[in-house]
Amino acid sequence: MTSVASSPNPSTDRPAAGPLPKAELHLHIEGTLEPGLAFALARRNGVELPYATEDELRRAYSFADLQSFLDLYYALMAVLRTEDDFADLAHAYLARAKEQGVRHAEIFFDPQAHTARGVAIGTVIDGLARALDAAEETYGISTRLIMCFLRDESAESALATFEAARPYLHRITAVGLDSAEVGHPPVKFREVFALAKEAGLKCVAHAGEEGPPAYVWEALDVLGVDRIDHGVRSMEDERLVARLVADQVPLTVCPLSYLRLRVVDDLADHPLPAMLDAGLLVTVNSDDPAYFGGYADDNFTAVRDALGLDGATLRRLARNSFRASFLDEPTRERYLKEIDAHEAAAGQDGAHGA
Ligand code: HPA
Ligand SMILES: [Zn+2]
Repeated sequence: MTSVASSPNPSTDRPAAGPLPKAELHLHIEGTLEPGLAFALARRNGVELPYATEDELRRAYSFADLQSFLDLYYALMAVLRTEDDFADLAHAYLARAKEQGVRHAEIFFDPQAHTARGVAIGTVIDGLARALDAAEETYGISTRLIMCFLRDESAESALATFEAARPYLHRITAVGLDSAEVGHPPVKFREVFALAKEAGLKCVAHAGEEGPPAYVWEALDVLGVDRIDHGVRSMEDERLVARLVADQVPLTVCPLSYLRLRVVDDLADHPLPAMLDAGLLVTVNSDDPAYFGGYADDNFTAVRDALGLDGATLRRLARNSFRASFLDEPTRERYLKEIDAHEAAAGQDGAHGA
């Protein structure tokens, strides 16, 4: 991928602009485990995978719904055992993210999915932090960590996880809520989110992915979240849309995830344009890119092609990503200026990607 002003664009004789600078705000680090790395880590750790080859594993990436994806997502985590494994996983993601124009990444991890297998929470956080500490210098990407609680586990388990993470809270910017949504409303986690707030952390939650708009209301009013992850089903509730617009609550939408989890059969049916028209602060993200067929810029390209979004709309989505981030104001402004520079370098509406 070219960088700004690095090589001429034959169609315009202007410098090629490369992918739009963007922030990735909805990215599960465990969902970046590519088959090649899964097999390499399995060999390194003596873990037997129930697939003979990378191709055979890739063929298993055909999902009917969220649960069928989660089953494979948790099973493959068996290869993640040591601090080095978590560092290698994060390095692999950051290298790909750089190629996709990601300038800032707020990264989810699922500690309970590892502690349940006997991997200490410190192993997970120290491994990830080692890669993230090098991210700015090695990849030019600023990062934050978001610790998610698995909502299909108990409230007590979330509380125990938060207490186990206390020595590492200086590494963590926010807490989140993920995994199987339906039947596990946000209110179940009222207590642990209150503790996180007391400790000065930001709060986000998956809501309105498969669950109803009522879960989005609860995430806002009971948990007091700063962002909603997915939130697409909010569109079923006019009053909720009005609230999200009035408060400019960011929604981290993941188009390829929606397609691969069969919420829509065709990306052309994705409600992203209606969400933008409604005035929602929408961002585009990759969720679990190794499983859903694309990283950050792949998602931008997919919605551009399927929904006919023009360059101005893509830049609006990229600007939203920085506005919705937990960055400090000067850094946010610096990144927003990079989008202005990208627009000037692209020099034409619709120029996007390499
Ligand atoms: O898309 C998701 N939804 C809920 N939980 C998850 N955990 C990883 N990815 C997801
Ligand atoms: Zn997610």
